[in-house]
Amino acid sequence: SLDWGYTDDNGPSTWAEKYPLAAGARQSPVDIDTSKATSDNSLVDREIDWSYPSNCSYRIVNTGYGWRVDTYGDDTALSGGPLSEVYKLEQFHCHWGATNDEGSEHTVDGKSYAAELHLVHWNSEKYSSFKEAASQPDGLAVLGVFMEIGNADNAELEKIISLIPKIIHKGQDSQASFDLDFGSLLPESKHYWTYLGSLTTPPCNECVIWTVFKEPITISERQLEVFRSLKSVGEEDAIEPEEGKLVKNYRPPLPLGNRVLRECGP
Ligand SMILES: NS(=O)(=O)c1ccc(C(=O)O)c(S(=O)(=O)NCCc2ccccc2)c1
Ligand SMILES: [Zn+2]
Repeated sequence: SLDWGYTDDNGPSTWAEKYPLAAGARQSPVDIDTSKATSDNSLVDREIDWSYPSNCSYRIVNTGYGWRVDTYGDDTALSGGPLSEVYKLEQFHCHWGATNDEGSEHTVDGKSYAAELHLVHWNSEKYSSFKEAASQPDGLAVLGVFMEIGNADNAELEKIISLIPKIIHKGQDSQASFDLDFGSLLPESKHYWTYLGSLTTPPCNECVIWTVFKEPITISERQLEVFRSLKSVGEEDAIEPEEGKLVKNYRPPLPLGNRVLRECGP
């Protein structure tokens, strides 16, 4: 079985036993209390800027706690906003809940969204590897995009979702080269909140500069159901068909404490 996960016996409230960083003062996610957000002039003229390839080869893998697309981010770049260096895209993944009224990791004035997309980047200007960057306070930059239920399928996400039936069990992966328009996985508005936080999964390193967009993108109920069909156990684990389904994989918010929450955008 997994040494950590999202069930009652291995979920977020138990993580600190094996992963002491999870009990730190710079943890993620947090509730975004919009009344605490300061609109900081140092951000206003530094728009978040990204460039992602339109066609690239990807690997989607079932990590046991969700799906993850590894991007081999050679010609990717994220800069501006709260970032002082250029970061490269390493991977992206998603968090969701068992029902549509929960699932995001960050919340806004206590409101949860149905899911949250994370694009994980690392500071390749300052550090020589993702692993090294993940041990530094400014090592990673994660973009968080809220997802709400809409009537239509999300066409870009559909390219990923169509591969999920091939990775139902933990450890399975699928190589695919598809042209993914990352731009459409991000909202139109660049309005965002930013704060210093951590990985939201063990080992919960406090190495992330978080940027959470205010405007959600949409995903259909059917597409979200496909996420929930993933299993947290391997093919060899003989369990009942309904058992081991990854119906939720989000960490609830941790206290912001005395961290600054900055807001930027129109
Ligand atoms: N929600 S989050 O953005 O914080 C996040 C979630 C999952 C993962 C992951 O390991 O797949 C990651 S990761 O790709 O950054 N890996 C973190 C664990 C790790 C640290 C150092 C080296 C390898 C893996 C991040
Ligand atoms: Zn995540």
